[in-house]
Amino acid sequence: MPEDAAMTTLEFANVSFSYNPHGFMEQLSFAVAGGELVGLMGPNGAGKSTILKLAAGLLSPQQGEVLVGKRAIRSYGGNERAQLVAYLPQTLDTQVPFRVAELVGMGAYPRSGEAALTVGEALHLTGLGGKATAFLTELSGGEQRRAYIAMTLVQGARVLLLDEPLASLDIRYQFDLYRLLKDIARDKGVSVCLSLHDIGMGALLDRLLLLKRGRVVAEGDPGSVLTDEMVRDAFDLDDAADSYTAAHRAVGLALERQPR
Ligand SMILES: Nc1ncnc2c1ncn2[C@@H]1O[C@H](COP(=O)(O)OP(=O)(O)OP(=O)(O)O)[C@@H](O)[C@H]1O
Repeated sequence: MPEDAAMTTLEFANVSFSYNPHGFMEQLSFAVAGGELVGLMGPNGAGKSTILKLAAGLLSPQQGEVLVGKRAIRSYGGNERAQLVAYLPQTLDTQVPFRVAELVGMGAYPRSGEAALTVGEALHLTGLGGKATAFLTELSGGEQRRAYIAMTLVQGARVLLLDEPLASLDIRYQFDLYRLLKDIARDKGVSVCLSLHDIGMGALLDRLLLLKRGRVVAEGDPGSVLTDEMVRDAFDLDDAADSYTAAHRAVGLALERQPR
């Protein structure tokens, strides 16, 4: 674990947040330690992106505090915050007039010390080595997402917040990304918090928060969260969906057992 392990802890302390007077998120508390891969799951509109935006300091809680390294995320200056926290939004700007390597290199702007990854390494790890000089607009949707993931990795932040990073990636790159994030968490002690819909991938993570209408309805290791009953309840499904849930869970577990 690196010396600055404390800087990698993301903590929500009794966070309440609402977009309007009707209330949404009440007294949410959880933490992501350095080295951990924590997934946010739940139906559309459950609050996954909202949590990630609060964690990134893009939204401010009405009550409670979001802490990184034991300090309120809002108390850090812009550059300092960018060195601590990297955020990949769900919707990406894919119409920017940059070549892939230029975009990925922009991730390094806020960095002070040595990089977690160089641009070349990040391109290689995301399978974009051959696309470095292509324009972003010339890439497929999955490749564009991988380019943004590479940019996020180059930032070298202590906390990675990734909003549906697996969306539009084919199964090979989904699994590659999972292994890459796992390695970064383990080797560099980075905290990773990501939202996702894939039950198979969720089954691979260290811990899950299952959300529904702004509330955490289950939290813990994937085996205890992704039960037929929990999934049915969170997504308002009937038991006809159990075999679908079980099949996806099994895919995740089978992937985990694959030799590297
Ligand atoms: N800027 C906004 N203003 C008002 N309401 C918003 C805003 N952004 C999100 N919401 C509402 O907050 C709730 C949570 O949205 P959020 O984007 O966090 O959900 P999510 O779990 O990430 O969903 P999805 O799986 O569809 O990405 C939804 O009901 C949404 O309509």
